[in-house]
Order: sequence, then structure tokens, then C-alpha cells
Amino acid sequence: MFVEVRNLHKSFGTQKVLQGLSAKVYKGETLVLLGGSGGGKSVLMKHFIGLLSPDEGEVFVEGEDITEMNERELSKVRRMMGMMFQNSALFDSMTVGQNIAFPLRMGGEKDENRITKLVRESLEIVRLSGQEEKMPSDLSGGMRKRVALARAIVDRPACVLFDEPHAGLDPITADSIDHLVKDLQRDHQMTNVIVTHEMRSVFRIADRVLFLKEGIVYWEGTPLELQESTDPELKNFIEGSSGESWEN
Ligand SMILES: Nc1ncnc2c1ncn2[C@@H]1O[C@H](COP(=O)(O)OP(=O)(O)OP(=O)(O)O)[C@@H](O)[C@H]1O
Repeated sequence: MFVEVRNLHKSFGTQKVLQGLSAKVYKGETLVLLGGSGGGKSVLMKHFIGLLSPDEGEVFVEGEDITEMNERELSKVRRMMGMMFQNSALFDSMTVGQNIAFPLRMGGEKDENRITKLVRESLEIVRLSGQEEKMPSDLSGGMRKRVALARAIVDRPACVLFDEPHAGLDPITADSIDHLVKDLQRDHQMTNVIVTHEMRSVFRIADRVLFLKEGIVYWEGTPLELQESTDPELKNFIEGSSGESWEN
């Protein structure tokens, strides 16, 4: 087990987002989080690395409860987990290389040779070798996502959290992101947790799927089980149907 959350509750003001959610992420798997917009998928992922702390409940990473950890202890946990944020979140004033090196420098890495080597290797993994000097504004949306991914993996984390890596990408670029995700799992034994709305990708890459609704895990299973589910809620979600009829 890599991460386990138990009975998580989280509210923002009067809005209850997580309402007693329990879930597990197993080592080496690709887990996809599904559910309607605003259902708390990003909020849940942020609990995995202590960017948010629960009002109630526990978060275990590699068996250790992180909810009571101080910032110094949390930074160790965060070194095990890379996060690729929504909209890539690159610094526009920095080159690609500087963006990717950023988490290393923040983590106190001083060895410039090591930084250069890790940045180069990360760019190789995302198939953008030699692009260190480019500025983010010179890149396409798909390339920006790959740079964000290179930054998330630069410190060789055991787990990468992806928040909507397919958003705004054409189907072919989305497919290349999916290949990268599976390469990371196969070649680097990385555990992947992915929030996405791209159903095609879910069926390609997920080992397991959690469907969130009303602040808890409403359903969990394999992509095959999801495809075969007769639950109207899940069927509508997969088919992209609001449940309203188009016949009149
Ligand atoms: N820091 C915050 N302060 C206040 N409200 C927040 C905060 N973070 C999230 N929320 C609210 O919590 C709810 C769940 O947000 P979250 O981003 O987790 O949804 P999501 O399931 O990831 O949806 P989407 O698919 O649209 O990204 C939203 O209504 C959001 O406005």
C-alpha cells in the first residue's frame, strides 16, 4: 500500500466536499479518480501530499500518518510524490530547464551537475530532449503538459499525482500522455494517481478506478467492471449523458 485515507472529512465554509471518504492507493498501480465536476477529486489528491489537511480522518503515506506532521517532515513525504497540477502551472519567466529544476532547488539541491543531469534525463523520459533553453510561451499545450510532467518526475518520486493531464489536448497528444504514464509505471515502477474526464484514457491506462460522489467513494473497480456496470449513474458518466433524452 502506498497511500491510505480513512474517513476523510473536509469542508470549505458551509460546503462539505469530503464526507467520510476512505480509499487506498496500491504501490505500482495506475489509479484513476472519476466523478462530476466539483466532486472533490483535486481536494482528495491534495490531501495525499499534505497540501490540504482534513477536518477529520487520517492520511497514511507508506504507513505513516501525515496529518500531524510538521512542514519539515511533510517535505520528505512530498519528495516521494510528484504532482502535475491542472493547467501545467509552469513559470512563464523561467526556461523549460529552470522550471524542471525548480523542485530540486527548492529541496535544497546544490550540486549543479546533478541538477543538469536530472533535468536532461527527465526531458528524455517525456521525449523532449534538448529543449532546456525554450521558454514555456514557445511551446504547444501538449509540450507544456510534458514539461509539467518532467518537473513532476525530476526527483524520481515513487508516486505521481496528475490533475487533469488530458484537459485541452487533442486525442493524439492525449494518447502520447497515456503512453508516458504507462512507461513511468512499467520502466520506473511509479505509482500513478490520475484525475481525468477523458474516458478513452481511463480504459487505456487505469488498473483501478474510483468514482467519487457526494464526498465519498461511490464505486470502485477495474475499467472492465466499469464498462460492464449497469449502474445508471456510471453508465451516464461513461457515455457522457446527462440522463435527459435527445428524442422529441
Ligand atoms: N482551497 C479551497 N477553498 C475553498 N473551496 C475550495 C478549495 N478547494 C476546493 N474548493 C471547492 O471544493 C469543491 C471541490 O473541488 P475539486 O477541485 O476537488 O473538484 P474536482 O472534483 O477536482 O472537480 P473538477 O473536475 O471540476 O476539477 C469545489 O466546489 C471547489 O470550489
